[in-house]
Amino acid sequence: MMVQYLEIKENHPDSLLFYRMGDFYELFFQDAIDASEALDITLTKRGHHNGADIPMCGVPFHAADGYLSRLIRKGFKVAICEQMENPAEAKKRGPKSVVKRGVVRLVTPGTITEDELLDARSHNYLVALTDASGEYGLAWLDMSTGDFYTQPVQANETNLSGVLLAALARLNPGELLVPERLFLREGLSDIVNEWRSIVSPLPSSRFDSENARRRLEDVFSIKALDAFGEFSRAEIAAAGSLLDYVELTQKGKLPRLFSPKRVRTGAVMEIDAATRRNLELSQSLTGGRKGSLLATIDRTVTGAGARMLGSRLAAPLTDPSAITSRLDMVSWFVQEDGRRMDLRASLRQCPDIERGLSRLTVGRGGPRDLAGIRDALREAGRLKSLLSAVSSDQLPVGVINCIEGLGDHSTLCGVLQSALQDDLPHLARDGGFIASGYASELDEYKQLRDDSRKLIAGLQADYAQKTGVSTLKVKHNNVLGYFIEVSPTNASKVNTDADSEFIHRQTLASAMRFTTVELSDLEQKISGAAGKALAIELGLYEKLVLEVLNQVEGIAIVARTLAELDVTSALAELAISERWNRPKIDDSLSFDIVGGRHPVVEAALAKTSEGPFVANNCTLEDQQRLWLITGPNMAGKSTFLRQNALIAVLAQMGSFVPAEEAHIGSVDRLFSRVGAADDLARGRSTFMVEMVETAVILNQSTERSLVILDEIGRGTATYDGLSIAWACVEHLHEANKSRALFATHYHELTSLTSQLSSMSCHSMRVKEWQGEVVFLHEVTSGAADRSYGIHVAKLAGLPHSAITRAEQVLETLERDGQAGNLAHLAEDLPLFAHLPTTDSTVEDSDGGNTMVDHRLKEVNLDDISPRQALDLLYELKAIEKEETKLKA
Ligand SMILES: Nc1ncnc2c1ncn2[C@@H]1O[C@H](COP(=O)(O)OP(=O)(O)OP(=O)(O)O)[C@@H](O)[C@H]1O
Repeated sequence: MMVQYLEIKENHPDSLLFYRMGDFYELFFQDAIDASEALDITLTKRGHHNGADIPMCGVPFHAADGYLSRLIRKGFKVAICEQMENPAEAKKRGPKSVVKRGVVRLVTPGTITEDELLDARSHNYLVALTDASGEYGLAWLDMSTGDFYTQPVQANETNLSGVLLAALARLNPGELLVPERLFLREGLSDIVNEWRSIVSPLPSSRFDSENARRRLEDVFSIKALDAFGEFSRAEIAAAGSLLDYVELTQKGKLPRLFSPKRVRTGAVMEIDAATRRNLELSQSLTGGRKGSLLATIDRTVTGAGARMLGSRLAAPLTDPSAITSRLDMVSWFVQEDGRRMDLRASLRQCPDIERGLSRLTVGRGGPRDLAGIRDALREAGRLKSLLSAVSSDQLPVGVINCIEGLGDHSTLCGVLQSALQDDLPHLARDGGFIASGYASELDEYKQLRDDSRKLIAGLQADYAQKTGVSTLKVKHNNVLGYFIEVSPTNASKVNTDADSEFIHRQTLASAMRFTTVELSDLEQKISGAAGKALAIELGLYEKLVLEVLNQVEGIAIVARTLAELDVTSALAELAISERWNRPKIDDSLSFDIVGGRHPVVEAALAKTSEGPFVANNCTLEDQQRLWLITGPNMAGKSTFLRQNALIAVLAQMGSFVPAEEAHIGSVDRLFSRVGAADDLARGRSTFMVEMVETAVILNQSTERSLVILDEIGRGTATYDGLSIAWACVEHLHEANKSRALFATHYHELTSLTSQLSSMSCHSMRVKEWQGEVVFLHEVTSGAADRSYGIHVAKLAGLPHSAITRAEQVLETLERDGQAGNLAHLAEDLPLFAHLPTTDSTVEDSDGGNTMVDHRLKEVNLDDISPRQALDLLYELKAIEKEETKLKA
């Protein structure tokens, strides 16, 4: 057996080999060590190899999915090796023959189809990247849904890595295939590093574009690939490598795939990886979906709808007519309250058939997948009547297309409806899924089986009476089949003389077991009938699957149409519940937002008592293409910047937007430089990350782009930062000419308005009231006079002494001007000069001048709540600690 194992393992060196032995998958050698660690299961040993123990661990076959999903999530690939015959067949070849085994499938992160291993609400893309004739190309497919796309990569030496990283960030691959030769290419090291955990390097021969072309033509049964549009050699090579890899992992079985569609360069709004991350489009900065824009806007009711919404948000369109057509659909559903509600109620009944269909095509489906298709086709029929009831001249084109996409599958639906029972097993091999009345022969066998079971149940009473043992039971197990059981004390009452019908079978400490000829006859009848019934059921199952697969293209289009109806009606639902409005998108260079809001911050505020979100306008055109925004910390600058970027993304994905009005000239690329984080993994400091991101913007943004820049230059010395920020504003204004929002604390920049004709200054309003600063979160024209940074520091809980000191330093700086006197500042204001001397601080003899006393004197105990009193106590304790430190 070990010889067989080692032979198979040699062909799958990169995968853990799940070697089937009876009811277990067993792993040996290093595989066992790795898997036991990853799964936290016991590592044991079995036999010897070259004089050493062989490490071993195992997982039960029926629970393998759970273990598989954990291994895949941890980045392993698994080769599933099954027994290809039963032990009896092997024995026929000789007593020592080993059962034939073979790998039936490779489970890799990008090629899984099981619901248990996949996230229902997001796509799992297998992506290939390669080059040919000096150009790069990408292709990707979702094996579980059949989506298949390619994209040319238009980049030069300098921006290649950025362009590829942006595309990959959009796709968020489950697995990335690259030829070995690219793996080592210098310009691509960023990509390899970023996606290392999911990259599968493959021999370069698997990316041959001519072979790939033939494979594609073959698989899609077309004479020439041109039938699907124009593709570059690199795209063809990438697409072909995907087919090749899927066949390799599925051992020759290819799932149903849509024909490859090309995503034209410029067809989608380009959003680089940093911007995507910073704007928290699909993931929050902490990593999860919660708190992201996607989670906030998702009102879909099906998995397929959620996946389509995610894809649309990741890739907003640029073509105004395509966007308008999506918006027309949303508008229609906004108006049609009743139909929208009916539609969504119906969609809620629709199972995820995209994935079920894919499982059926690769032979991993089951009766529940057939039932899923039955239910979805039934709902599709209902939806079709619902939508067709409206005269077509009142319907937007998108909805008319959907009606067509829903097709007519009533015959197949009827067949599945009459064939399948209500309560279904997971696997066909368990039987029991064909409804009574569907196949008369099957019904007869089932009747026979059930009658015999009833007879057996009757026998128990019979035998109890004959033996006088009222506790006698007829039971069943897999080893003995049916048997009669009595307790040892009653055993003597069961007559086993030669002429008696009872035959002894087994003696246990707790029971004696017997059988009778009658009982074995009945058992044989039952198992014979059950076996025949199962064979018939399996035959019918195959037929039903074939019927489904004969219409696979049409059903796949139904699935996609249902997803589209879900996304569109969900966006309409969102627009109504959140009071969003339809944006106007065209080819102009406008960016005019009236009453814009940040959807995620607004949703978060709604859950607190911190008052409503304050809406703000933003007009980036003509004399004010670039807005310079100053204002205090915490006043809402970052929120304002982000909300405008999000409104552009939402509008171009075809959604209504959180604004009263929005007119946007289609944005080709969205750039942002917000937030700050070290990228220590790549050896970049915070400031370096900031500069790399800024460089991308100044090098690549155009007048069609939208740029948001938050506090450029804050990560370095004041004057360096100011100079960089200054130069960036000028460059954006003069060279890039992009529509831009630039938030800064360098109030000096406001003086640029006199030079830059298309720049205008704006600030966040605050009100000072009884010595406190109130943030109004309102954007108003004109520059801010102060930053109120110290006020925010106080809110954040900096010690009193530090706050007082900061106020003194600020006053001096403001009074004397920053430039000349910095060097003298330390001398003029010695460290902690404002504090009382050590002696008087702690041991004031006239009893009452310590800081604790000062603070206590300020407080009127009758004015504060118990909670405030507790806070005060903590504060006093902290002051006291600080004083003790000073004294020391
Ligand atoms: N328009 C608004 N309406 C209501 N609350 C808002 C609004 N904008 C921002 N806020 C609240 O103010 C907080 C601070 O906002 P934000 O981070 O945008 O300020 P900022 O000016 O960028 O601050 P800093 O300069 O310190 O980075 C937000 O977390 C939010 O709770």
